[in-house]
Amino acid sequence: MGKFQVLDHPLIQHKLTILRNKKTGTKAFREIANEIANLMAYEVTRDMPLEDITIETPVTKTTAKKLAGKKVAIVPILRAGIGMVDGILQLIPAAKVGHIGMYRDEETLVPHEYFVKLPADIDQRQVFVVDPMLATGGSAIMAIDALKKRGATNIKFVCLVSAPEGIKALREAHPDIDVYTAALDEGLNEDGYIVPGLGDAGDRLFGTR
Ligand SMILES: O=P(O)(O)OC[C@H]1O[C@H](OP(=O)(O)OP(=O)(O)O)[C@H](O)[C@@H]1O
Ligand SMILES: O=c1cc[nH]c(=O)[nH]1
Ligand SMILES: [Mg+2]
Repeated sequence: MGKFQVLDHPLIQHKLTILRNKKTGTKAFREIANEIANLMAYEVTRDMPLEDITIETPVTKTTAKKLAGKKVAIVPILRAGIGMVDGILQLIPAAKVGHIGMYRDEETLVPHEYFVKLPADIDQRQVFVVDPMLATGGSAIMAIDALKKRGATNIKFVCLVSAPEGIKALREAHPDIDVYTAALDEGLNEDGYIVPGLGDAGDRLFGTR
């Protein structure tokens, strides 16, 4: 079974409160979503492999650690996932970025895939799937299905706010992947929104409502 971790560092909790506040406008929402993603990236990359290299400091020759060059792909679920990409790229600037387009039918809550464009060697990369919201889990499950169908084997899912229903569904559908969230909320309302949540992440990021 993959890991499940709530990354509730005080800085993350503080910034998430700003995102949740309905008075926070588009500019601040965008900046802070990326700041939280940046802080989460620090933790979700904790098990990246290292190797020894020999270097010379100004004082002596020594053995030191270097990232083992494992290739990374960041895969946002469109649209809202885009709001986390830059924050992660700040820490892993050489990562490739794939995109999976997914929208949730507002009546049925069933996700629909409309776009998939991934790095050609996705099967050899450590993949971080990012989406601010995990509600019913349908979108994340379908995005990970799409990745596995194309050969990805090493996948972690990273979100800002999740509902228990979505966590359960995702872990049942894909027990092999690690799941990281900044907050585990109470549940879903009758419209499928996370409670207390932060509203529609895509609309708040892009100012479309
Ligand atoms: O867990 P689920 O029940 O599937 O819901 C979560 C999905 O809903 C939102 O996307 P949305 O469909 O609103 O698309 P958008 O990002 O284009 O706004 C969100 O960004 C997730 O992708
Ligand atoms: O609360 C929710 C649920 C799904 N998608 C969102 O953007 N917000
Ligand atoms: Mg949306």
